[in-house]
Amino acid sequence: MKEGGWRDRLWRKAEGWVDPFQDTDREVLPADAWRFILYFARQAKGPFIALLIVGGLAGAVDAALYWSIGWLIDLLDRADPKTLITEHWPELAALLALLLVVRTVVLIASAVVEQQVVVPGFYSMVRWQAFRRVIEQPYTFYQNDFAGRIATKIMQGGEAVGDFIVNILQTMWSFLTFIVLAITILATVEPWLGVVVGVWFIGYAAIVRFLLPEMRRAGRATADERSIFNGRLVDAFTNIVAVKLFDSGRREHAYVRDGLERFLVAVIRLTRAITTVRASVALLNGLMMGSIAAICIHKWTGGGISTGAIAAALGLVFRLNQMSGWMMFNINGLVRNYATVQDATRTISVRPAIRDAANAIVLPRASGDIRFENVSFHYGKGGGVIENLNLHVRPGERVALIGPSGAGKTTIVNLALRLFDVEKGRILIDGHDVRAVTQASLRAQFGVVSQDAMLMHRSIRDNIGYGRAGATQAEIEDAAERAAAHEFIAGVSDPHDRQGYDAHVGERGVKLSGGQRQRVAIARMMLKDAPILILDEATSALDSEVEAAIQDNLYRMMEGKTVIAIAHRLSTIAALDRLIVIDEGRIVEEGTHAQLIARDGLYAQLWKRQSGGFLGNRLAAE
Ligand SMILES: Nc1ncnc2c1ncn2[C@@H]1O[C@H](COP(=O)(O)OP(=O)(O)OP(=O)(O)O)[C@@H](O)[C@H]1O
Repeated sequence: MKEGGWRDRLWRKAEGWVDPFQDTDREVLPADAWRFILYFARQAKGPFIALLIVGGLAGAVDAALYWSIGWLIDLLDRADPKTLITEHWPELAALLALLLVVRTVVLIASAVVEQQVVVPGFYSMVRWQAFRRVIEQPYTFYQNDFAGRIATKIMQGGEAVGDFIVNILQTMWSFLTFIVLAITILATVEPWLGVVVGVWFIGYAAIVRFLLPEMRRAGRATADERSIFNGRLVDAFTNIVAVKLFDSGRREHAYVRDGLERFLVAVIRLTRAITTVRASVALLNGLMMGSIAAICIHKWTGGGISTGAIAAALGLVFRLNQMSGWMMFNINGLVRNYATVQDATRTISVRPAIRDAANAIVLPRASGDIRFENVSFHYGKGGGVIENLNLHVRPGERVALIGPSGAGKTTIVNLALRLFDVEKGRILIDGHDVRAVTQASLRAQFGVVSQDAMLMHRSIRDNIGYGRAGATQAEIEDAAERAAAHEFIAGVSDPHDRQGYDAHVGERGVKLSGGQRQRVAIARMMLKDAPILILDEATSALDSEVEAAIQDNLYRMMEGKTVIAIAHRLSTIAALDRLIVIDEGRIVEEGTHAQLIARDGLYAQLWKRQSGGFLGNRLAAE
């Protein structure tokens, strides 16, 4: 198709009806599923009103077609073939127009609104608005959930809202219109026919009311078991090395088999429920069609009904029979979509526990003064982790946090970054409470290399460039060189034959070695050039030679900056201005390396236990 041609313009017109990237300034999306659906429906009123009109028309056209079959048969029965056209051409032309024009236009309009407007634009609009809220959620939100599950909620949520509305406005609405018209037409032909369809409708509603819920419940149980089973498969495949190394007895088979057996029980319950519903609908429809046929024939023998009316009546009920089968699954789909939306809102429509204060200021580039005042934090538990911590790191000071595993070192820096909010006390950066400044401007002050290198499954260039928006290739390469990464990057390639800086690093950087990951993370931090540096085991995976190569650049980079370094390998931090020894969330010792050695406390013990690297030996000798 020619770009810019009339057909292309028509497609674009429909596809542009809903802007996928429109948004409102509502901070938290509605938590109630109905309100959530209505909230989005209101943002696309035009297409949904069109769908409502088209849906009603579709049902009416359907009923009119069956009615016209009856009319046509009666006409042909009565008319003289020689004069049929001349005498009845207006009615015949109208029938032709109904078949050719009205029906076609209605069906095309319905397809266009559903496929060209709702599926691309509307689904995406819901997903986009959901994503923009969810990404604002604090770190804890992500720690308490699975990344894949959150992503699924956003994907499914968008689809379920769209499908729910389309289902009601188009399918259900046209079905209802058809039934009402069918009952009206049949009742005018013969009241008993209307009564039979009326009774059938009550029976159908009873199946929906009494048998469908079990199908729903069984469907939900199946979905739960399916995701448990799926989770077991994913767990095994994600940890394939552990499985290969430890599972010589094929315990994994038993674990997966158990999941599959539970899934099977749920599936059988669901399929029984489905078969029961199908059987009931089949029986009900059989009774209805049989009764209609019997009444028609009975009336015909008495001369009370024309052949055409019988054809119309049978046509209508056969169509009803056909519709009602899949309508049952449609109703089920409707309930399922509603439940999916409900489920998605539990993830999407949550007020973030950490938000910018209404009057939050934008922190300008900090001098790097960090002050913890009586800070306590226990990850929401009764006690432990950080207890009444007081700590002042001056601008340009380079401090190290040292202490046993689990002492709370990472927690301390995460609190300064406001990844968590303190439970008591406060943390000040350049005199500003971290809760009084915007999160973005707060975190802009920090260059962080954390224990987990946090690489994304993108190119190495993108990963380093993540440090500063708009960084040039030369700046990226310079940062990589300073992080002693440039050389190894040149040799990296990925399965799609992308080389060097273009190579993708695998999920969370799995295709790089631990030390390579760290160097990319250090390059990213160097590029960011923030006034406060956090180095949490930043060089723990590097061999001494590479570490020494980077160390000089790191020290150069630290000049004029505030640094908080965490390392178990004491040789890497012994030369810093102040060493702070943390144990059970409290400061137990602080001072320079020499002071702490002289003090002969916890630090001196730790130091003695470690052989000491080149830096440590040099310092110890001083
Ligand atoms: N998200 C969390 N929820 C609950 N408890 C946590 C969480 N993260 C850490 N903890 C607990 O807080 C304590 C301090 O952890 P933290 O990671 O700060 O220690 P650390 O001194 O950095 O340890 P390491 O040297 O091993 O990295 C530990 O007991 C840990 O189990």
